[in-house]
Amino acid sequence: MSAAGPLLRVSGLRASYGEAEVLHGIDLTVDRGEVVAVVGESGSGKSTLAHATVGLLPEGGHVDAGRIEFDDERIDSASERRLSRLRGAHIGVVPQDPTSSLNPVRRVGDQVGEILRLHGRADRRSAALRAVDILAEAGVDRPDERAGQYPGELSGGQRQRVLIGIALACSPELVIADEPTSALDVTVQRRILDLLDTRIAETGAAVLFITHDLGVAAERADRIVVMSQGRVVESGPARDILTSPQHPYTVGLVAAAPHLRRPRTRATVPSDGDPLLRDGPSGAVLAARRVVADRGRRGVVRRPPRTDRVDRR
Ligand SMILES: Nc1ncnc2c1ncn2[C@@H]1O[C@H](COP(=O)(O)OP(=O)(O)OP(=O)(O)O)[C@@H](O)[C@H]1O
Repeated sequence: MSAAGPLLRVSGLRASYGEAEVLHGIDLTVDRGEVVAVVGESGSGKSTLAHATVGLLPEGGHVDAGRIEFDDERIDSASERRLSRLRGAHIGVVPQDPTSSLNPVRRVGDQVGEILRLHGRADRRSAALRAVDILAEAGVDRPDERAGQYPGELSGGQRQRVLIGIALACSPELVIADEPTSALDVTVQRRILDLLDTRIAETGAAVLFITHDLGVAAERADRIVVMSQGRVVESGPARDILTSPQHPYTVGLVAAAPHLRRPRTRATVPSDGDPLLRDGPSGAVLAARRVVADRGRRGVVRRPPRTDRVDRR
């Protein structure tokens, strides 16, 4: 795989369900190591964008025009075989609903191990052992025991941890997370988002993060893409979107979240911290991000600068 250009480039994407067009020409990029949040109201087309990007539109959904390139490979015209190789190995998908996304009649450990075997990362015996490690990395409690259980024996939060483990099992370059906590209790949501942040920082993966919550986007993303009615109306660094929104729709979104308008400052600020991020993820998450940034400086994991200002419309 090559290293030129953005990791993901979506250009002029149009998609429909039946006759009804719901994406009217989307342009979007995600750089290597970058966290991009797509924000917008319900029905604006965020999930359709996420699903279309990886060839997972539900029945009746189809891409009508545009290009999708992943790591300089055109994937909108790729075969299903090629797409399923990419998904899992190079693009990890964290779905919205942890209940319907796991097979209820297969043990959790087998489902985690399967992805490793499917992508040639482990044989049957080592897959079982590695599955327990993956569950532990995803913060699943008592991972040894959980591996032998069925999804129905786990709480929603634990199931979502399993799915994050599966999405990241093969160290994908890109993770697509479609409202990964929307089906969970609010008390669990933050812990799951922190876990996702930490694992992503540890692996250096880029993320396309779908959320209707501007607060979540502000805390977690380097860049925010604002969608309304099937169009991108504005995009740019998270800080710029919050402090100087340009499009009336974004102005409305920011106004509806007044606590985001004036980032607080704290005495105990990490020297390279971003005030919006400082008030968001836990210290552990920020520490993990800094480790990745340091590794990047040493050339182990590259993380792009977070100061770009693009596509403001
Ligand atoms: N399977 C489907 N069949 C037909 N129409 C659909 C289907 N899924 C979504 N739509 C329609 O496509 C439009 C965009 O929906 P989409 O789910 O992509 O938006 P969204 O921004 O992700 O919303 P939400 O936050 O509620 O999930 C909506 O008008 C929706 O009703």
